[in-house]
Amino acid sequence: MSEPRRDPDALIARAGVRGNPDRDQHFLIDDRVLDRLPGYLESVHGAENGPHTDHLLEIGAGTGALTDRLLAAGERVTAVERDPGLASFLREEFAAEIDAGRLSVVEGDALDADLPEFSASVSNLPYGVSSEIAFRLLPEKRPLVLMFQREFADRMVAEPGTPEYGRLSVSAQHYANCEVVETVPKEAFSPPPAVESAVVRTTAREPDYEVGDEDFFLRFVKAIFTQRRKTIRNAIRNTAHISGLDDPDAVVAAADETLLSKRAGALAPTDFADLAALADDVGRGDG
Ligand SMILES: C[S@@+](CC[C@H](N)C(=O)[O-])C[C@H]1O[C@@H](n2cnc3c(N)ncnc32)[C@H](O)[C@@H]1O
Repeated sequence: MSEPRRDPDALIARAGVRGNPDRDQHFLIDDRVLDRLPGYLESVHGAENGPHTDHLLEIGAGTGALTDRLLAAGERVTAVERDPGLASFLREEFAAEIDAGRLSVVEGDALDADLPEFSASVSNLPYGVSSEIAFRLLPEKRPLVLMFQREFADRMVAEPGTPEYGRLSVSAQHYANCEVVETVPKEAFSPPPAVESAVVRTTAREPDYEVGDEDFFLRFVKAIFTQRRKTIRNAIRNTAHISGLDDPDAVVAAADETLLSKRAGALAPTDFADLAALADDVGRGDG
């Protein structure tokens, strides 16, 4: 039997805060959701790889309700929090865990703070910067369990041919397999956000293709999706100024005809990777 964890409402009361939506502060108060979150790390990783709980990273620790669950699930936790008042509360509330070397509180902006090497991240993200944070974490190729706005989560996991599928889906799925493991109602938070939320679990992909220059790949995907109603042939030609291609015609001449006649929404992430690698090869100058 695991020990009862800190009560989320009591943490909010002890911190003496209300949660400021203008600062992306929506604290999770539903114990069942809080208790489930670390568990999502376990089910995807067999004994061989372990549940990756040696060093858990939490972005946006707030009053520490999730931090508390991560400390129960993992060996060590690093909690990043931008709000100085909350960071100082976390240092007081978790003084024993900090003294024991099990918790580090990093006070700062997760977008530019130095992040430690971590074995996995479980975070209820600040929604205003969730995309930037996700794309800071995804290239680290560690398992992630991240709470997003539902609409963002749906786009992240979307499959080709669906209305939600787009640049976000291709870029995220380039790094990892992404799945929604739970949707979370507004009432699970205090104060409640305007929209529903969803938890996405990502599992780093074994690279089964080469993309060459990764920055170019991401720029190419962005460029093609600005013309999602055009065929790939036309989109490649029309967006060279965004993708940075010097010779889009050479790419069109060398690419597979079936891909060229499709539209962006129908291409799988691996198709984008193949096209970007080809474009990198034949469509860019020597620089
Ligand atoms: C949605 S709340 C989650 C709080 C807590 N983890 C929970 O589940 O109750 C997001 C937290 O991220 C913090 N935050 C907002 N922007 C941040 C940033 N750029 N870097 C780090 N923390 C940030 C907010 O102060 C807030 O505490």
